Amino acid sequence: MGPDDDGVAGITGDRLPDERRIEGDLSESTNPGGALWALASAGPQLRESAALAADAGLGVLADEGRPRAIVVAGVGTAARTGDILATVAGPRCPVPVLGHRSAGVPGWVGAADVVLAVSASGRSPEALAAAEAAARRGARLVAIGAPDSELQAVAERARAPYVAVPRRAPARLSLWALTIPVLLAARELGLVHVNEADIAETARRLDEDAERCRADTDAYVNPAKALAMNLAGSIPVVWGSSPLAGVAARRMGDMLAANSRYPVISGELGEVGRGRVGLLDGVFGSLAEGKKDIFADSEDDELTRLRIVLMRDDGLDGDDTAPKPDTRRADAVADLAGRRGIRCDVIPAEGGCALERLASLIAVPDFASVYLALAHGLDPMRVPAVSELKDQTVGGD
Ligand SMILES: O=P(O)(O)OC[C@H]1O[C@@H](O)[C@@H](O)[C@@H](O)[C@@H]1O
Repeated sequence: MGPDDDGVAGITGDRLPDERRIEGDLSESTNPGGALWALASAGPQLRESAALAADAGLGVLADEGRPRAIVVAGVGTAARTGDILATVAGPRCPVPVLGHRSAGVPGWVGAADVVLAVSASGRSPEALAAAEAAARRGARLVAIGAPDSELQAVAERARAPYVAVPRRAPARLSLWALTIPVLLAARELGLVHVNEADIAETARRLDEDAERCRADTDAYVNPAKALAMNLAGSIPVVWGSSPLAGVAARRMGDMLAANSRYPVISGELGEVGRGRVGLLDGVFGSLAEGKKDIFADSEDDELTRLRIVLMRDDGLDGDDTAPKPDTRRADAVADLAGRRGIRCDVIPAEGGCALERLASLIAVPDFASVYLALAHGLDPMRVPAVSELKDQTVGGD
């Protein structure tokens, strides 16, 4: 059951998933340790990053008071930190929080604004150009990325605070290390309520989830292995029932695409409920499921089917800072899927603050994306298409 080593463009792996590859001793799998180890360090990453941010002099941000807007500039995982900031700041945030995913900054950015330039490697052209543009326009700047990088040099030239986040793994496995400085910069500006207890509880939850998702536990007790095998061979459709759950859903899409190489549809239920829910009635939905009966021939078994993952956030009891999520929509979608024979995994948000609730939706799917890669004999740490694209555009990682 070794991975097919006759792959195209140096890619190895099997089209069909094999659960045995993620059972018990993983030593036969492709590079099992790296990605699982990086994910298991999410809690320590978060604590370390909070300590680094505390020493980075972010306090200067507060000197000039509340900004007109806050722009989070970066791409890929770095850009997700902006989505996280927007959802943790919530709908009552007094200033706009904008993610900016292309080079430079929007034309209106000026001295009244704050720019957070984020890049795990400290060398993405988008984040570098954003930091340079912010400094040129006199905006307050904070940069977050690898130590001794080009981004650090830009920040130093601009005399802007720099949070040097150690680079021990690919960007997508460093989400928490990149996110915490973004949140703490926004806290200095009075835009988010994230206190030390919230950070400690979130880190503790990430530790506990890492323990539940350990490589040496079997699928019946390991929620990530179980989720990976539920998704195996399907087209995952990941829908979040609130803005916060929508961020987690899109993160799951990132991880399934890069680690497991699965096409994913992801988004927030309030939006997708208006049109994309039609997928349930389509070729990969009820039309595929309708074929499934006891007399089904092997051709029907081969049909690719949707698999719904519902990230369910019913909101925090007693929280009057955000509208209560519409739980009826989540119930209705689960019911619609059930009536069409489309299987659905539900992941509930847990925890007492937005950050912890987000972590509770992200941790297990992150691990599942790695187990799904391993079940196909794919190396989740090595994504040739990503590195080749970088080679052909920015000259390497
Ligand atoms: O965070 P930096 O290093 O700027 O990378 C930004 C993004 O680049 C892409 O090419 C991928 O590698 C992503 O996983 C990554 O998040």
